[in-house]
Parts: sequence; C-alpha cells; structure tokens
Amino acid sequence: MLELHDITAGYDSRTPVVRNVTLTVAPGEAVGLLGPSGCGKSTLARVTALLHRPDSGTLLLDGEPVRRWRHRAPRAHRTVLGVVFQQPRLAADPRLRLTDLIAEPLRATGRRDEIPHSVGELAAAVGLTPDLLDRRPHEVSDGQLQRACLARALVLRPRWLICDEMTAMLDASTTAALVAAVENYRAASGAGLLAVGHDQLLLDRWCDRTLHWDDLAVGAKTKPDQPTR
Ligand SMILES: Nc1ncnc2c1ncn2[C@@H]1O[C@H](COP(=O)(O)OP(=O)(O)OP(=O)(O)O)[C@@H](O)[C@H]1O
Repeated sequence: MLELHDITAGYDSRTPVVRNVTLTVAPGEAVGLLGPSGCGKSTLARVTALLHRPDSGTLLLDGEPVRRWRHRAPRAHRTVLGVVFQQPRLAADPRLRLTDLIAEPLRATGRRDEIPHSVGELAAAVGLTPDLLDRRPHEVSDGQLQRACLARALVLRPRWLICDEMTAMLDASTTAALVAAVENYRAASGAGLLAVGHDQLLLDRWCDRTLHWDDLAVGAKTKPDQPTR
C-alpha cells in the first residue's frame, strides 16, 4: 500500500500549498488525481516521490514509514518508486545518450550487468528504435525523450509509479503509446500508479478511480480519498 496521511507541504511553512491531504493507492491499483493548475498536485507528487519533505503528515510505503527525503532517502525506498514528470527536458541530463539515460538508475545502484538486457527490452516496450538510443536529448523530440524518461522510471521495476502530468505536452498518439506502456508494465508487475493530471477524460479512462483535489484538501477531511465514480 502507498499511503499518504494528513500531508501538509509547501515552500513556506506559514502558507503550505498542500494541506492535510490523505490518499491511498493499493497494490496494482491506478489512482488518478485531478486538480486545477497551481493547486499543489506536483508538490504532492514530489512528496510521494521522496523529492520534497512534507512539513507534517505520514507517508507509508508498504507499511513502512518514510522518515527521510531527497538525497537522505534510503535506497530501499527510492528504488520502489518510479517517477515521470511533465517536462522531459528538465528531467533528463542533456549530456547523456538515451541509452545511458535509461540505464542511469541501474548504474547508480550497481546493477551494470543488467544494462544491456533491460535497456533493450524497455526501449522496445516504450517504442524507441535502436537508432534513437544513440542520440542525445537535443537530437530527439519531446515525445521520444519522454519515452526514454518512462523507460528510466521502469528500469528498476518499481512497485509504485508516479506520473505527474506525464502526457500533458504530448500528442494523442504518443499519449496513447505511453499510457499503454505503463499499463503493460503494471499488468506484468502488479505495480500501483498515482497519475496526476488535469485531463479528466484521460484519467477516467486510464485509472480505476479518479480523485479531485478539492475533495482531498483541508475542509474535506471528513471524506478523504473519495472516488468520483
Ligand atoms: N519551488 C517552489 N518554490 C516556491 N513556490 C513553489 C515552488 N514550486 C511550486 N510553487 C508554488 O506552489 C503552488 C503549487 O504548485 P504545484 O506545482 O504543486 O501545482 P500544480 O497543481 O502541480 O500545478 P500545475 O498543474 O500547473 O503543474 C503554486 O502556487 C506554485 O507557484
């Protein structure tokens, strides 16, 4: 279970952007989180991805409380989470060829021997042809780079995936391909998904249930984690 309990977070503790949010994702479940621009969805996604320490509240990963975030987060926690952001150009080292970008987490965790097999398999799964793997980010399209970022997020076979507006800047066919790649991975692995976005149609089609930000935030604590359908 991925559990967020009463999370408050932001950039100034006097005016938090996330207030008392509670939500859970069960193993294998896909949960969508909808909300207007600037409401705090990405901040909550970053808390969940261990990239932003909350001011208060509890994050439990498979029952284990998270006590450290960012570079202090233990490897055992970091490796069970895969994250894809909205803007691949901000999330990718421009110096790396796509093959090295995808392999980055394997290198960082001392699993170099898995690189040839895993990178080839994942490149095919996300629809990247071998010629693209030799290119650097400035030599590929946003959609191709996002495919590589998704492959990187999956390379350690995470139990939990966080997709923060993963397809917001992509066309319909690339969106469909990336969602299909996530769903194929989830079907094979049983991973749970938190998909953050503002496209209700997409989230309703993609996810088992979709939560509205306004139902999670302060004042809605009497009915936390209520689905829209
Ligand atoms: N690094 C930061 N420092 C200070 N304020 C920030 C920072 N990042 C975000 N904010 C502010 O926090 C609020 C929530 O931002 P956040 O990115 O979480 O919203 P969002 O719901 O994901 O928006 P969008 O859908 O537009 O991406 C906004 O008012 C934003 O200006």
